[in-house]
Amino acid sequence: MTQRIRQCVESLIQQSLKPYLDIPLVTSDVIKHIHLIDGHLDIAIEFNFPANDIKQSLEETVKQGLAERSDITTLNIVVNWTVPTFPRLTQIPALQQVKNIVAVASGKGGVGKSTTAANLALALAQEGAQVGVLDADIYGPSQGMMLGVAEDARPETIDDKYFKPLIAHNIQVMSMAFLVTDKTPMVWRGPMVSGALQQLLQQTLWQSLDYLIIDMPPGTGDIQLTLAQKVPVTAAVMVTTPQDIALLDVCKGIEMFHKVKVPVAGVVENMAMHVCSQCGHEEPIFGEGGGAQLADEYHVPLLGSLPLDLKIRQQTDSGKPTVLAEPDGQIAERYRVMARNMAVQLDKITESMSSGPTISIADD
Ligand SMILES: Nc1ncnc2c1ncn2[C@@H]1O[C@H](COP(=O)(O)OP(=O)(O)OP(=O)(O)O)[C@@H](O)[C@H]1O
Repeated sequence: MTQRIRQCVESLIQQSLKPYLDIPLVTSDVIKHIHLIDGHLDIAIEFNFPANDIKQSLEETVKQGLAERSDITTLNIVVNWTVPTFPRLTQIPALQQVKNIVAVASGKGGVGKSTTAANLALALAQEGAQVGVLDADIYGPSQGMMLGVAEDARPETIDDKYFKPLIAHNIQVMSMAFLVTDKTPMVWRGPMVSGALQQLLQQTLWQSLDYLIIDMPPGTGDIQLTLAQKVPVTAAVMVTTPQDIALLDVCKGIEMFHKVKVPVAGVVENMAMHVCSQCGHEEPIFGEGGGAQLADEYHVPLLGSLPLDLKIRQQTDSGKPTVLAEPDGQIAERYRVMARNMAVQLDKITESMSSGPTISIADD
């Protein structure tokens, strides 16, 4: 009997997850226990990604789905989530207060990497995770501005050695831009960049982070390679626009991360479709399907596809990214689905890393 109820709960979970997630989950893995004793059904479900939104709707869906069953008189369902520290292939020591580091990178500049990183961080935080952002884009640090940090805000120093990250919209933020002023411009050279960023990463007092999102400098040169080699990154997310040239550059990015044993969690296609603010007409002005094709070629999922929309620019550039400015809108939902896809994918890629090759011997 419990077996039949279990199957029913599994399909209710599938049904409930559909609007929230594109990447399929093995539902049997998330059911921690399911017991039916004397008509009382006890169910415990646990996700390994932040799932506050899912939690509420899933509890409702399961309760409604089982309401008609005569063999269940009372039902207790608990849906929880905890983000674990996912394994890495590299031997770089982990940061004590940071469970997982996700590098948001792009093959070339101006594709919307920082916008994606800011909305990704906010979407994860909205789902309940503890999130930090490190702006490593030293050539055009924009996270402070995008996350609405006051221009003159400076991190507090502790013992002349550590920085307390600034807090913006419930996110811990650190950027080289907080430490220099317009009057002290810096001429960055490769070794300086990676040295300074490593220091910034290690000397910031991050507090119990589930995810630290690093907004990487654009491109795939020596600086990016050194960063990827020296920072304990769990996975990378590649942001691209659908033009051929941007896609070509993103291939180089994926290959770079492969070279330094950092798995790529997926690709985000930005400015995929232009939606006319006057008539709503949709036009793929930078081409169509490029992100999906690329994801297919490199066997990485397409985590999300965002439109080219004036509102995204206006909201993000004024310090209140779309996920915050219009949380109930379609675009914010796209960002949240992208964030959940990424979070689920961290488990999938690290699982496939640890499984290794298997040998099977067939019977004749
Ligand atoms: N989907 C979008 N629709 C409209 N405008 C966007 C979109 N994504 C990003 N933008 C805007 O495009 C500009 C560049 O975006 P962003 O700074 O995120 O790009 P980037 O790839 O990080 O650039 P850089 O190479 O300078 O680091 C910003 O003004 C941003 O608001």
